[in-house]
Amino acid sequence: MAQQGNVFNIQRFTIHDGPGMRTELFLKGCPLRCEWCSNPESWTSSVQPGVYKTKCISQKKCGMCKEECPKEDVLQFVRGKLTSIDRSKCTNCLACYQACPSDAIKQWGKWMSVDECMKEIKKDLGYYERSGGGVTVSGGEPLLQSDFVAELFSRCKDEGIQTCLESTFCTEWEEAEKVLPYTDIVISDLKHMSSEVHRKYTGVTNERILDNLKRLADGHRELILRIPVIPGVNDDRENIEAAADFIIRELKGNVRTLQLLSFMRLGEEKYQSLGIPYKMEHVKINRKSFQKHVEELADYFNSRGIHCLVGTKEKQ
Ligand SMILES: C[S@@+](CC[C@H](N)C(=O)[O-])C[C@H]1O[C@@H](n2cnc3c(N)ncnc32)[C@H](O)[C@@H]1O
Ligand code: SF4
Ligand code: SF4
Ligand code: SF4
Repeated sequence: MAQQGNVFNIQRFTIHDGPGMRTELFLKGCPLRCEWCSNPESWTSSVQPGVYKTKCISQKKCGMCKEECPKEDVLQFVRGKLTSIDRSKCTNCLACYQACPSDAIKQWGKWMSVDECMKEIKKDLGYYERSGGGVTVSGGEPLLQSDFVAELFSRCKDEGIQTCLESTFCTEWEEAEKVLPYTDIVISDLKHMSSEVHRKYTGVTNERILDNLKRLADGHRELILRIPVIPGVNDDRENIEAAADFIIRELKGNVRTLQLLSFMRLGEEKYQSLGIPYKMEHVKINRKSFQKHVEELADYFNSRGIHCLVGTKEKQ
């Protein structure tokens, strides 16, 4: 069946999520709510509007969004500018987005057919061949749209394009099983080894994720594993040792590389556009000393025999 996927971003020429030069599709919907998440527009599975108040011309001079909105008192104005949307009443119909003559309302997510995605992907065939790259599907959680990803990846394989899945694996194993036969490279995270702390900071416990990672390893599936290093959340010695133990004992040599991603303060504008509070507001770090700390964590993993990098690229 021709599948459609809800895609919130397509980035060409990316170099971080898999080898070589890649086209990366980001899919909407995520079962987690990580406090540090840089992509809050991925969270809900529906297409939705985002508000960029500085771009609003003014309700007095324009007011097109309010005219077209089928609901009462959903669009909220302060001093004549659209500042927010009452999400409890909004139906995500996007009539406001279509009516807005400025960029004050953005559309997060777009339903796209596999054919439409393939058209984008095939623009860069030459780059994939020359750089050893291909396609990466990320999110959000792409396995929430597993039928779409399976069809997309199967089409990529028909064209000889390398495929990479970046997933939380916080889904039923059956969803992964649909996509894995067409997947060349798998990237996933260890966000926290304590289930309780994992739930505190991401909204979900970690058992299903760890079970699915073990299943991948049991099937001799090579993994690129990541830890987003978040200050005060998962960068303590106890968690880092527990992560190393899990990799050595449970993933048994199937981790090609462990990548430590230093916390980045990203996406605050997107949180604002969605009316979601940004919980990392209070986190202030000294970039230089934090980088040194992350390098020390990488040294520890390497000392345990785990090939570990700070960032996503091998030193040349
Ligand atoms: C955008 S996520 C997409 C994949 C998936 N949603 C996940 O989180 O595993 C890509 C990578 O960025 C990391 N990440 C997200 N927010 C981050 C932040 N503020 N600083 C550093 N890494 C972050 C994630 O942990 C993940 O490894
Ligand atoms: S998406 Fe629809 S319901 Fe929501 S604010 Fe816009 S026009 Fe109104
Ligand atoms: S349609 Fe756009 S520019 Fe016009 S009032 Fe609404 S948000 Fe502002
Ligand atoms: S799993 Fe990824 S996309 Fe989902 S909330 Fe966490 S960082 Fe954001």
